[in-house]
Amino acid sequence: MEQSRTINTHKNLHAAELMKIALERKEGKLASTNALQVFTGSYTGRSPKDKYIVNEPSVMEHIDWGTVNQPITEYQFDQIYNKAQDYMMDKELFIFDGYAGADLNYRLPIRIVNEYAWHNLFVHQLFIRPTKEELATHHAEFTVIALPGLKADPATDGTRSETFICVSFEKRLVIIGGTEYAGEMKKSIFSVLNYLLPFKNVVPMHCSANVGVKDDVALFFGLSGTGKTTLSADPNRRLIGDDEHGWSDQGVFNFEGGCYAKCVNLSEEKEPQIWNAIKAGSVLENVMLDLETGIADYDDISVTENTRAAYPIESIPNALIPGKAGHPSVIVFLTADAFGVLPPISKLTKEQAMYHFLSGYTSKLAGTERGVTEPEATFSACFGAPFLPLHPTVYAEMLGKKIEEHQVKVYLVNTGWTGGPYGVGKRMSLAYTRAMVSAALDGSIEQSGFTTDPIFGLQCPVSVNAVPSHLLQPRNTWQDKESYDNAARELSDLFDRNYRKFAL
Ligand SMILES: Nc1ncnc2c1ncn2[C@@H]1O[C@H](COP(=O)(O)OP(=O)(O)O)[C@@H](O)[C@H]1O
Ligand SMILES: C=C(OP(=O)(O)O)C(=O)O
Ligand SMILES: [Mn+2]
Repeated sequence: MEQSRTINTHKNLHAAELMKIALERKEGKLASTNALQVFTGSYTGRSPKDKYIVNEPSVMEHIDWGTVNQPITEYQFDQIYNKAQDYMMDKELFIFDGYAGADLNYRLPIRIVNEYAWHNLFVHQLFIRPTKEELATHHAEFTVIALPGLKADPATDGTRSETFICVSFEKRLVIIGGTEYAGEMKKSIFSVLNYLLPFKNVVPMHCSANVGVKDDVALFFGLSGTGKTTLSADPNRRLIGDDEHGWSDQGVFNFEGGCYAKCVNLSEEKEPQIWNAIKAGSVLENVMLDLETGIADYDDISVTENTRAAYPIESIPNALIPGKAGHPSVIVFLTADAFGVLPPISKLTKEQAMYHFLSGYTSKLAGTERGVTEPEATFSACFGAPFLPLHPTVYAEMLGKKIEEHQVKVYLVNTGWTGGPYGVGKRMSLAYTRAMVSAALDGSIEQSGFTTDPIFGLQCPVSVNAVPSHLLQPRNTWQDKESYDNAARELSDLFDRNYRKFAL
């Protein structure tokens, strides 16, 4: 393909060069921090319904086919691949070669081919950048081709819409078209690793990770917006990674070389590490800037609530590089409960940990219509169902064994609502959540007495340093106790109903 092309292909440019080209091509604008501001058009988030896996003989029996993993035929994939090759013929392309996986034993050499310079800057910052020596011998084992301008034709390509994220494990290729949302590229490699690594006895996990001064490793699982990125950026601990990790017999390792933080309401005071990480070379997705000063207005969510900043992990002070550490001693499951009924922190037994891992509960907020206060419960197995090609129980069993083997303590932390449901109560203060997480990580929480929540059976601490005790039991924070009981029972029923699909 490359021989027949006459157009320039840029390989492995530095961040500064990519910034310059993106600006020249008017793909984005420079913010006051020298970050690159870009807009992604109509797709401001991932498009899980447009994801396909090729139904190839070698993967067929392993994949958990269903709504998450939708099959396409080899013929359909080849047709899209041919279209992609034609489309690329007269395009200037940008190539990044690097790795996914900080552990040399398990890392996947990857190549990302981009139509946009800013996408290439994004992947350069998000994946693991090779050294000069590594680049010289780099040989990609998986390739992602991201062509936002290439649209599928549902009538002939068999896709649901113009947008597609197609993975072929046999061709070791992902083709993305019809979307500009950069998160799609990082999450497609995550899905690939979620398929490949269990065969190598590594548990792939949708979690952030950090490590304390005593080499104590903590993992934070949670769906989008529950606080993985925010809570793992902790000045007292070294960041391993903010989103995707593997757990092998040697310990945990980051899949990525950068972070992808939500920017909504970002403030220097509450999240100083993330605030300061946004500088030259960072990509600001769908963040509004003041027209004259170029200063980012993180409170402006006129484009989307899912505004994002991408930056290399080096931009977080004291990050652990390479992102590889020992076995975790504490695991935190994060949930943003908009019912406002789950305790802000509780201790889980081994059985409860498995139950909550498979349940993967969080809430989506009820639309954007005014006056709508009904939260919507979302259950996403392993806190990451959209990224799991295998059946959730495969991951759960692997994790369960590791939790047992390493005697890991597991806590459930509700970073969501308190004092009532969404619309009535308010979101738990970040400072209190941080204090509760700290108490779990330093073990001081175990000094407290615990009471058992009558509806969820969770063990709630009676006191946590620097947190008002009445907040620790959500029923105390609701004015109307009957409403609390009803809401808690409703959520508990939803949990039970969802879990039935895992009951043998
Ligand atoms: N108590 C809290 N705990 C964690 N995050 C909170 C809390 N209150 C508000 N937030 C906000 O919620 C968002 C969490 O997003 P993020 O950390 O990016 O989630 P994830 O990485 O899991 O997708 C951030 O914008 C953060 O400022
Ligand atoms: C990038 C994403 O991950 P998260 O929201 O978990 O940070 C995403 O879901 O698109
Ligand atoms: Mn995140």
